[in-house]
Amino acid sequence: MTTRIKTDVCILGAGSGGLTVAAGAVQMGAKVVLIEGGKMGGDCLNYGCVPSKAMIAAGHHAHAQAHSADFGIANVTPQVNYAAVKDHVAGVIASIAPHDSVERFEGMGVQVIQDYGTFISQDEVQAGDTIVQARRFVIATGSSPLVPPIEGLDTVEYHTNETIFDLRDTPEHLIIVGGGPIGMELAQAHARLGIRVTVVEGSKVLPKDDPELVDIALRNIRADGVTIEEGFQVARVSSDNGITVHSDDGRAVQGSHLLVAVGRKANIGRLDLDRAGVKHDRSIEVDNGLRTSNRRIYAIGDVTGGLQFTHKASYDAGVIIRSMLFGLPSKVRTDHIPWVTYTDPEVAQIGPTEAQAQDAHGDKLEVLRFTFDQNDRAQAERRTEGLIKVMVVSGKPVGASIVGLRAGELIQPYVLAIANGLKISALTNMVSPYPTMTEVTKRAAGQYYTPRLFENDWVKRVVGFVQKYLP
Ligand SMILES: Cc1cc2nc3c(=O)[nH]c(=O)nc-3n(C[C@H](O)[C@H](O)[C@H](O)COP(=O)(O)OP(=O)(O)OC[C@H]3O[C@@H](n4cnc5c(N)ncnc54)[C@H](O)[C@@H]3O)c2cc1C
Ligand SMILES: NC(=O)c1ccc[n+]([C@@H]2O[C@H](COP(=O)([O-])OP(=O)(O)OC[C@H]3O[C@@H](n4cnc5c(N)ncnc54)[C@H](O)[C@@H]3O)[C@@H](O)[C@H]2O)c1
Repeated sequence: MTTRIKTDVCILGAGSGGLTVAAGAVQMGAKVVLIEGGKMGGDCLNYGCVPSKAMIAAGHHAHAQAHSADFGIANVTPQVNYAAVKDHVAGVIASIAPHDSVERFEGMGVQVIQDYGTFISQDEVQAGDTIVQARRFVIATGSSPLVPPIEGLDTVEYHTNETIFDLRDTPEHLIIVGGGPIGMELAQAHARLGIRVTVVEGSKVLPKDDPELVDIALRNIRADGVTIEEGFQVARVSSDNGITVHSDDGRAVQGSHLLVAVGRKANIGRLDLDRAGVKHDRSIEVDNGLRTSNRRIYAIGDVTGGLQFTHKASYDAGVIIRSMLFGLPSKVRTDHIPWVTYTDPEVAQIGPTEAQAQDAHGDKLEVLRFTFDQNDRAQAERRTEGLIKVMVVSGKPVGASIVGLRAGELIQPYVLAIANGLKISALTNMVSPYPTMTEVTKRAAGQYYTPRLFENDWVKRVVGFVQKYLP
C-alpha cells in the first residue's frame, strides 16, 4: 500500500550535503523528509574521506617507527597486520557513524526514509512505498567511482574506493590506476604499511595542483617506495600472472591487486530527472543559486560536478538554506573553496595556482614565497621540506599554495583572508605564537613588505632624516 506525505523540504541523499541541509532546515522549523538509499553519511564517511584518512594515519605510525633514528630513537621495522589496520579503519567509521545516523536525525525531527528515491512528477518523489510531495526538493545524491570501459577490466577482480577498505588480505603488489587525490593518498598509505605499490597515471600526477609543489610531495612519496608511471594510459587489463595493466604505448605492469581511481560519475541514474524537468548532461545543471531548471528543485555537492569535496557539499547546503527557507537571494562562489591532498607532505590549495593567476592577472600579480627551512618549528620536527606561495593582486591575496607538514592546517589563515576579502596586512598584523609551523603563513605575507620597506631608498632616506632630529 502506498503512503503519501506532504512536506516543506525533501532531500535525496544523506551524505555531507544532504545531512547539512536536513539538520539546518529542521532546526529552523521546516518539515523535512530525508531519503537515503545506501548508508547514512554517504561517501565521505563510508567509502571516502574518513576511511582514507584512517588508513593514512595507520601508515604514518608505521613510517614513524621506521624513521626515528634522526631523533636518537632506533628505527624498527613495523610489524603491520593489514586486517587489523582495516579493523582500525572500521572502528573510526563506527565512532563517527552515530553523528550521521537515522536515530540522530529522527531525534531532531527529520523523517528518514531508507530507500532510493525517483521523481514521478515535477513535485513528487517515490521511495519504496512512499510518495513524497514537497514544496522544495534537494538532490544531494553524490557521485560514484567511474569505471571506464577498459578492455579486459571485467575479467579481473578490481577494487574501487567502495571495496578497497573492506579488503583484509594483504596485497603483495597493489596497482593503482589514476594518480589523482584518491590514487596518491592510498598509494602512500599502502606503501607505508609495507605493501609494494605502483601508480599508473595517464597524464601527470595531481594535475590540478602547482607542479612545483607536486614535485616536492612526489619526492617523498617515491622515497616511501611508491613507483609512479606517468603518461601510462591504461588501454587493456589482462589476468596473466595475477593482474597486468597495459598502456596504449606498449608498457605493462604486473601486480596482485588492482584499484581503479580514475574519477567520479554523478549519481543521477535512479532519479528520472527528465520526468522532474531537471536538465542534466553527465551531472546536474544548476544556476548560481544552485537551482536546477525546475525552480522547486535544488542540487548540491558532487552530483553537480565541479569541485567535489565534503566541505563544498556542506557549503552548498548553507547557500540553499538561505534561499529555500527565507526566500533570500543567495549565490554560490568557489574562489574561497580550498582543497588538500593528504599525502605526506600534504598539498593544499585555495584560489588559482601561480600559473592560473599569471594567466588571469598578468603584470598585476605578485607571488610571495617562503620555505619551511626558515621556520624553527620545522627544524625541530626535522620537516624542513616545504614551500608556501601566495598570489597577491592589488594588496589582497587571491590564492595560496602550500606543500609541507600539515599544509592543510597551515592554509587556513589564507582561507579566512580570501573568504572575507582581507588585505595581506591582515596576515602580517597577526602575532603567531613561537615556535609554530603557522608562522610560515605570516612570514610569506611579510614578503609583500620586504621590498617595499627594506629595499626602498626613500624609506632609508626618511629614517635617516628622522633619526637626525629625534631627541
Ligand atoms: C576515497 C575518497 C576520499 C575522499 N577524501 C576527501 C577528503 O579528504 N576531503 C574532502 O573534502 N573530500 C573527500 N572526498 C570527496 C567527498 O567524499 C565527496 O565530495 C562528498 O562525499 C560529497 O558529498 P555529497 O553529499 O555530494 O555526496 P555523498 O557523500 O556521495 O552522498 C550521496 C548519498 O546519496 C545517496 N543516494 C544516491 N542516489 C540516491 C537516490 N536516488 N535516492 C536516495 N539516496 C541516494 C547515496 O547512497 C549517498 O549516501 C573523498 C572521496 C573519496 C572517494
Ligand atoms: N583529499 C581530498 O580532498 C580528496 C581525496 C580523494 C578524492 N577526492 C575527490 O574525489 C575526486 C575523485 O578523485 P580521483 O583521484 O578518482 O579522480 P581525479 O579525476 O582527480 O584523478 C583521476 C586520474 O586518473 C587518470 N586516468 C583516467 N583514466 C586513466 C587511464 N585509463 N589510465 C591511467 N590513468 C587514467 C586521470 O588522468 C587523472 O589524473 C577528486 O577530484 C576529489 O574531488 C578528494
